[in-house]
Amino acid sequence: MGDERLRSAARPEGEEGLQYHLRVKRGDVARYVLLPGDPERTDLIARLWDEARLVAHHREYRTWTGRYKGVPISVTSTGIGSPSTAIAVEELLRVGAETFIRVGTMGGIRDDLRPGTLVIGSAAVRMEGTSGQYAPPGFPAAASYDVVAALVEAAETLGVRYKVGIVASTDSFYLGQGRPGFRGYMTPAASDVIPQLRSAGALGFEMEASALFTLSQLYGARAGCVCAVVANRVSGEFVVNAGVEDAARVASEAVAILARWDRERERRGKKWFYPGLACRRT
Ligand SMILES: O=P(O)(O)O[C@H]1O[C@H](CO)[C@@H](O)[C@H]1O
Ligand SMILES: O=c1cc[nH]c(=O)[nH]1
Repeated sequence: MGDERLRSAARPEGEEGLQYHLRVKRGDVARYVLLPGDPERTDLIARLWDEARLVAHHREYRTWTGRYKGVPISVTSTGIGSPSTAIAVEELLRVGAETFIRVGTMGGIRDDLRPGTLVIGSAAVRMEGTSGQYAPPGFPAAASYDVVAALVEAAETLGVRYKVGIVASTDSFYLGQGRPGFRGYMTPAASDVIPQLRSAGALGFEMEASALFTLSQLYGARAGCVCAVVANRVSGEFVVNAGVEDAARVASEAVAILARWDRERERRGKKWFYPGLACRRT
């Protein structure tokens, strides 16, 4: 994109609709897009597919597009946090993405969430500021039920340990998730956040799902997330990358399952997925 003059400040796109941050244009990405936070994880994910090509890499946004089990699929890293995730979702939607699955890591706050377990998010607590710049306070950051179902089916098919439930998306990794800051700096709110969310039954913390779910609901896109529990805030364990490859496999498999359901739904002229649609082969 170099130092070119863009069409307008309100809609910063380059030639052929090249998106300002992601540097992708129509034709570069598939309808189904996986969204890890870590750019390096896009390479791990792309290696699981039948074919993949690196499409773009600018700032924290690294994008591969390929095919998995015959289904066109893409992966774009979002970077850490909801602000950069919202930019990724906005720009991916503009170039034809329709379904998003976050492939993340998270910190569990329940005794039974050992490192390596996967969490499939059904909804997210909006503890970040980005979604508040899009929707009113009570608006639900809810995953799409068919994406959740496809992730559960994928986890069962792959025989991995998983739980389904609510994740809490924070703006800060330290204080926001009840960790002491530099020199042990703490606040009453930070001391209270883990007990409060444990009482509410949330499964743990990460930093992007609620922005992804809020924007997807607003824009009529579909979204889900599968996060590898790398830390347990009750036991104090932290196992770097525990379950990340499982999460990547489950998300890729879920796209193949969802694509199959989508084809069957379209064949029958149905707008909404229902379990029976996936069973009978009439
Ligand atoms: O591993 P990723 O996908 O980045 O997800 C988690 O890891 C980061 C914090 O370590 C945050 O982005 C959090 O959401
Ligand atoms: O504890 C954790 C681990 C990964 N990501 C988070 O946001 N928190």
